[in-house]
Amino acid sequence: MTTSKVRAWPQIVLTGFMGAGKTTIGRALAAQLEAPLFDSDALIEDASGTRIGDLFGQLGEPKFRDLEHRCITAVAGRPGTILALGGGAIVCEATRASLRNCYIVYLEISPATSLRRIGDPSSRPLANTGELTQLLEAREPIYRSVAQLILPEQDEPPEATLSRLLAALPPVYHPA
Ligand SMILES: Nc1ncnc2c1ncn2[C@@H]1O[C@H](COP(=O)(O)OP(=O)(O)OP(=O)(O)O)[C@@H](O)[C@H]1O
Ligand SMILES: O=C(O)C1=C[C@@H](O)[C@@H](O)[C@H](O)C1
Ligand SMILES: [Mg+2]
Repeated sequence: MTTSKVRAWPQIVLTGFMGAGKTTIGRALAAQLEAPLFDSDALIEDASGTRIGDLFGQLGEPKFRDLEHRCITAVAGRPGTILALGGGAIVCEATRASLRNCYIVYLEISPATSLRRIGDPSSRPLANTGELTQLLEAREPIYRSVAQLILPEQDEPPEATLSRLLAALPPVYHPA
């Protein structure tokens, strides 16, 4: 007889600034927990048929946030899954409300590391403004206020960050 895995744990949501590693760590975590991954930027690109870098400019931020909210709400709260957010998704109050039953992890990152990791800023429109530090300072209290778990930045490869995250997750996320 085969037994199917019961996926009762609350959805893990990764939030944090651009380049914090939400997508990278989300993929690795999904592989480790053998769980489906949603990435809100990818969902938006699929829904619109347009790259984020172009879409942001075409729509402007308010309309982009509306679309982002709809894409996130469609998958928010699904037990046993992982959701990597876009860096600014959490600034939208309605999006925060959609995530109220999730386990939210804030991946911290400094402005300097963010800039270094982003590399080509054309894919992240807001990285072009030259006001990265102010933007991060403005968002920091929001990231912090929604998070059940805050993972401080360390100079390490993604595999090491994944290990720290796995060790810090509550027992419900640990395989029996
Ligand atoms: N410890 C680490 N954790 C995560 N990513 C790391 C780490 N060290 C280096 N990186 C690199 O930093 C980059 C993180 O980019 P990633 O797209 O995952 O960020 P993001 O948080 O999803 O950004 P965005 O908000 O734009 O979606 C990747 O190129 C990854 O290889
Ligand atoms: O920090 C932000 O506001 C953004 C981050 C990216 O993930 C994308 O969602 C988009 O470039 C906006
Ligand atoms: Mg990402």
